[in-house]
Amino acid sequence: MAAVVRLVNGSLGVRLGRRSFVRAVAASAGKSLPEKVKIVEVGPRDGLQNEKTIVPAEVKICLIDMLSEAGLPVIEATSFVSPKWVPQMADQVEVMKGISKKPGVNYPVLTPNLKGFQAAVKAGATEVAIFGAASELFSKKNINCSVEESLQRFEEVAKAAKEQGVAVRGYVSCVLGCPYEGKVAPGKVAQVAKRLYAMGCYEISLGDTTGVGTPGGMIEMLEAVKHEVPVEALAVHCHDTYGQALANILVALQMGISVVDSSVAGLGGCPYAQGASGNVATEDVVYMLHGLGIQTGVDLAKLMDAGAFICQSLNRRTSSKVAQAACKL
Ligand SMILES: CC(C)(COP(=O)([O-])OP(=O)([O-])OC[C@H]1O[C@@H](n2cnc3c(N)ncnc32)[C@H](O)[C@@H]1OP(=O)([O-])[O-])[C@@H](O)C(=O)NCCC(=O)NCCSC(=O)C[C@@](C)(O)CC(=O)[O-]
Repeated sequence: MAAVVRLVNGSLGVRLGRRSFVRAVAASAGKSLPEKVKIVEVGPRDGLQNEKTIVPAEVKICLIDMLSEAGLPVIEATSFVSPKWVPQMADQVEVMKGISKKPGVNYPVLTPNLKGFQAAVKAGATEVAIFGAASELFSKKNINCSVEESLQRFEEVAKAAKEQGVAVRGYVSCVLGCPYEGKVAPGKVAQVAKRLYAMGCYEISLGDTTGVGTPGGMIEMLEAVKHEVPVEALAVHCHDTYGQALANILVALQMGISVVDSSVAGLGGCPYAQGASGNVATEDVVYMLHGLGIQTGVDLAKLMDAGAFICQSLNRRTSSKVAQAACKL
């Protein structure tokens, strides 16, 4: 039903529906928002890699299947990293073989080197993620090599992936700060992102690994990265340690980003970033996006069931504010 409405700049507009109305008002204030956002669910990997007790493979498989049923288009399933470094991901082959792959859903996995890539492909992966950092010390702690050495390893993975028709996503960690080095220069983030894009990553996810970033820092960093990589190929990956994640995501959307990583129930953290809390909760991101009239394809009720399932399995409270509020209603 169309209706004439007054926009915040005083002009009149035609309302075609609530979704377009909300986005039109935002645009009239100079803050355009995307019509659709792709959510990359990282809970089964980023979330569970940091658990103290080993989560059984069947629980991970059930979680991933519930997430695909909830409409998530991309679910990062596991990592092909050293089991000595991250024991929680040692069941990666069992997980990959156990999930019911839903047509149209991507199930990327983390691969730090060729060894991980080959094992991932053998287990049926059709998309991998290589993960670099904008901080030397974090790179050393996380993958035991310098940033430059990591990029050389990633070149090998990207080349093999191209030959075998496997899609590659890239990560840059510590884009808004490092637990070991503190402030990270936006220019350094832009240079690492540029290298990952040049080697063939179709998308670069910019990780605020410890959740220290603020919207001001996000704007400054994205301005620098957008000069080197097209905004359509960028994603944001926000942890919520300082409660800034939704605000950071909102400014990123206003700057043209339309891919957001998040973790069901706000699970997670990086084992090599002490003190960092989980990713922003997928439930909270979906609630905010739907409130802005932005489509995600995600069924919030089913997503909350998946969150309740994993929290019950881990015997912990959800970190999602939306799920907490819904339980009280
Ligand atoms: C990268 C390595 C392997 C280097 O580790 P290394 O010790 O330097 O590797 P190496 O080449 O010397 O090999 C040592 C051993 O590991 C084995 N190995 C070597 N490669 C593999 C592999 N792919 N899979 C399985 N095993 C492997 C290799 O075979 C050997 O076995 P051994 O002879 O001792 O029995 C190690 O540092 C590692 O596995 N690190 C894992 C780091 C990790 O998973 N971190 C968490 C994910 S990153 C993250 O959470 C951030 C992100 C992405 O979410 C974004 C954000 O929030 O910022």
